[in-house]
Amino acid sequence: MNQPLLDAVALRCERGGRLLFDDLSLGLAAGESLQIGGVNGSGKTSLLRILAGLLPADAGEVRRPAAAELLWLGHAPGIAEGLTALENLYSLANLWRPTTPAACLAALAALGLADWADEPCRQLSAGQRRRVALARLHLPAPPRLWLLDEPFTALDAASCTQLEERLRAHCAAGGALVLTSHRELEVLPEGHRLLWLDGGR
Ligand SMILES: Nc1ncnc2c1ncn2[C@@H]1O[C@H](COP(=O)(O)OP(=O)(O)OP(=O)(O)O)[C@@H](O)[C@H]1O
Repeated sequence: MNQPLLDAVALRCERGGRLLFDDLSLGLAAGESLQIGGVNGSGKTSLLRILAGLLPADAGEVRRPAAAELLWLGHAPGIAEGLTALENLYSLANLWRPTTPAACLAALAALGLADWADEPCRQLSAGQRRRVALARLHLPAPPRLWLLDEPFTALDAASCTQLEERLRAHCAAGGALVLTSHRELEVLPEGHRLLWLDGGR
């Protein structure tokens, strides 16, 4: 049996007096991916934050095996404007594992950002900042479980395709991921599932 990396049982979430979801259970094993869809305000980000342990559920439980390190990518790219692209990636990457500047530079180069590595991020476009944040996905030995909130935001078509390919490769290598997105993925990882949030139903 595939190793479970995430197990959520009977989750309930109310925000601002509205029920977003109730009795929601899901599991994710190595190699699997789950896309959370739904209209604006349906609770996609809330669910992802609960799965990441960043927001308490009103009921239910989220279990992650201790060995399953987590990579969180929020809706905003979380980039410090005063730091360079390389400094940003280096500090983000070292949150979960000691990483070298050379590895960070190679990850930036993989996303076409080599020439921007030493530029302060305030001088980068929205899409370039997003790519700096996404460069974490291209570092060696990343965490096995990825939780990604609208990772395609601000990306051009080629960057979207590259990200889809990276997601598929991660799952093929035994990782797992949950992402929120309005996008219909073209390069589906094997075992990809869609969860549609629909007003607490
Ligand atoms: N900090 C908060 N306090 C109270 N209510 C909140 C808070 N954050 C979000 N909400 C409410 O929770 C609901 C779900 O928000 P959430 O961000 O999870 O939706 P979403 O599906 O990710 O939306 P979008 O597609 O617009 O990103 C919304 O009605 C929103 O107003």
